[in-house]
Amino acid sequence: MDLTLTRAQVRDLDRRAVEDFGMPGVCLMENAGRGAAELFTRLNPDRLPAVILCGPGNNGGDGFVLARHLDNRGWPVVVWLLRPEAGQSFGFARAAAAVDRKLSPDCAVNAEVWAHARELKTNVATGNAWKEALVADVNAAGWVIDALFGTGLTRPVTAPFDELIPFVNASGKPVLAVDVPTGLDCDTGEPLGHAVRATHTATFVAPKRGFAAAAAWTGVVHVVDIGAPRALIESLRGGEPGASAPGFLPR
Ligand SMILES: NC(=O)C1=CN([C@@H]2O[C@H](COP(=O)(O)OP(=O)(O)OC[C@H]3O[C@@H](n4cnc5c(N)ncnc54)[C@H](O)[C@@H]3O)[C@@H](O)[C@H]2O)[C@H](O)CC1
Ligand SMILES: [K+]
Repeated sequence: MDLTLTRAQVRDLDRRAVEDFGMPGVCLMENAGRGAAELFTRLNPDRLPAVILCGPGNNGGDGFVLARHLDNRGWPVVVWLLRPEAGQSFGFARAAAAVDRKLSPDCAVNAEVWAHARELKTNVATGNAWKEALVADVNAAGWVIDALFGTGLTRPVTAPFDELIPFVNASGKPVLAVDVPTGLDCDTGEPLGHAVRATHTATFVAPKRGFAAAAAWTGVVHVVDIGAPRALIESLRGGEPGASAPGFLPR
């Protein structure tokens, strides 16, 4: 049977990649974002402009890597960092002024690289002016890339995502979801609250357990290899290292 992954297995894979195999999370993130960028260049050969919406966790970090690789290849991108209006802080600070302590460490690394290289638009500023700017960017775009939340989401999104997601869904733009459409419970395939309706989903390592029941949210699912050691992935499957593993190879 082809491999599918639960939220717990993804967490385990992340942890063991670092602790047991010595592979830093930021390397997995680089492969994830680069792989998703390669997919996107095939989905959008006409180079229509894309708005990339990045959240504060590692899903957002993938979005910043993706943005960098698209930009390097000449694809036009506009990048937004959206942070919760209240609540969670990851307690980690980076040097760039545009990036603050409310980001996961690996997201902060890649947000900082992007902020040094190109414009980073955010909702950090007070007031609602950013909303108008974001709406204009999405309306002018050919695609939206959803890197807001992935497998880490376990509760309904709060502001500003509860407003942003219905807007993206109503925009009529094709959407590429990074790993998981934001707002979808990756284990059950049910929306946790508001959820992005994607046209395509670039999912990492293997489809998530809930995807079988969630085609209306995921659109076409593409599996992207993130370079995690084969022995590690095989151990999630419960098989022997070296056995064939069609579920995680890139298509
Ligand atoms: N092994 C892999 O497959 C890899 C996956 N990568 C990517 O990492 C995400 C998972 O990242 P994580 O940091 O665990 O979680 P999320 O980014 O999905 O969510 C962040 C975190 O934030 C909470 N939260 C903050 N604000 C809100 C809010 N307003 N409403 C609701 N929730 C909020 C949320 O609950 C989460 O805890 C995975 O999907 C992949 O994209 C790695 O990049 C590579 C390895
Ligand atoms: K996402």
